[in-house]
Amino acid sequence: MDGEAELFYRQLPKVELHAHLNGSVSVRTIDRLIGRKPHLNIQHSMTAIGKGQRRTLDECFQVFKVIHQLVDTEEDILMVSADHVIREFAADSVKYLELRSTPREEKNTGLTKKGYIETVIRAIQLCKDEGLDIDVRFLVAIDRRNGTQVAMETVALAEQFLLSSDGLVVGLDLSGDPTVGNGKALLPALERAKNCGLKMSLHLSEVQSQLEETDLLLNLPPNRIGHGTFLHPEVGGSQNLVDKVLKNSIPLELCLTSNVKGQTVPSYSQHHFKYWYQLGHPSVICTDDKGVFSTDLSQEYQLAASTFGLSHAAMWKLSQQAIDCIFAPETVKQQLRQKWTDLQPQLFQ
Ligand SMILES: CNc1ncnc2c1ncn2[C@@H]1O[C@H](COP(=O)(O)O)[C@@H](O)[C@H]1O
Ligand SMILES: [Zn+2]
Repeated sequence: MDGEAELFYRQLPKVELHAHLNGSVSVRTIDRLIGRKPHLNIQHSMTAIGKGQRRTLDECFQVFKVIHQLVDTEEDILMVSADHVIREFAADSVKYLELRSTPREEKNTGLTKKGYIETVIRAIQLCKDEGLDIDVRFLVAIDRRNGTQVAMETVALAEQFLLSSDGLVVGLDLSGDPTVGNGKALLPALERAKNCGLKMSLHLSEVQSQLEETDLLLNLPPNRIGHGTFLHPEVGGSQNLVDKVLKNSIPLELCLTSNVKGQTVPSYSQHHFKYWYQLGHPSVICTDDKGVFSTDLSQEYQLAASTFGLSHAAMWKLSQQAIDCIFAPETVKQQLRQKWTDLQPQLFQ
């Protein structure tokens, strides 16, 4: 869509549950970063996929490498998170945000994984202290490419912060190039995460032919699924997988533009949102990487509505039901439900 969403969607209070920090860096922020590091010789065309453009998933992962070069100090992470990403989501009427990011170590700048997580937490705390109208939580991400050992270390770190971050770290994400690495090898780490009370959102069936891995990971079961593009039989998944998702009522995080621009879904109208929505299954519209895919959550809501012919009232319900799927505790859900109730008359006057 690459434009401005209509006022209704911009004002609609929203919940964002699937946003990778470094994929959410907007053009404006990239400008700032390029200004700080001109020697890297990075152009905008290398960090975002514009209107009508598509890339292979593999090319999308090259983009993250470029952004990682631009964001490689604690100062960068703080600026990107506090001054830009969180603020942009808040300006888009996102009232609750779960940010996820892969802790990175950078030998050149002295960045450590622990320092990485601490910095994101500091950014969230800064926005909170400022009174920004958005509740932000953090999911520590495991990059599936890095294998068993790193996954285990990441879980240990996440566990530490689950206990010490004043409720800001709520869980774990499993992401990274889905065509690389093996989910089975990560099971012990994920089981440990589950046992220590970390909530889990797993990128699952993002590409075709991962039936065995998906089946194994669904047995955990995860608390939410990212994408789940190839779960259902019509696209090479299976009824068995669908039944597992339905039986455990595992919400799906669905990212329309990301899937179309990354070419795992051929067109908006063929997006699996339709399949799950028609089943009445909890489906949450998300952005994935609003910077890389040049979108925002308002546009994604509007896109879903226009593609599938859904009314404002239906979209309101969808945004409200997303509250049920958040990882923060019940008290937070109640506060959010109250916020939605308070805002409703304004939107439907
Ligand atoms: C497009 N679909 C996707 N599928 C799988 N993983 C993805 C992704 N989009 C982003 N990431 C994951 O998020 C990282 C960037 O943010 P952070 O550095 O962690 O903040 C990527 O390197 C990848 O591991
Ligand atoms: Zn993702």
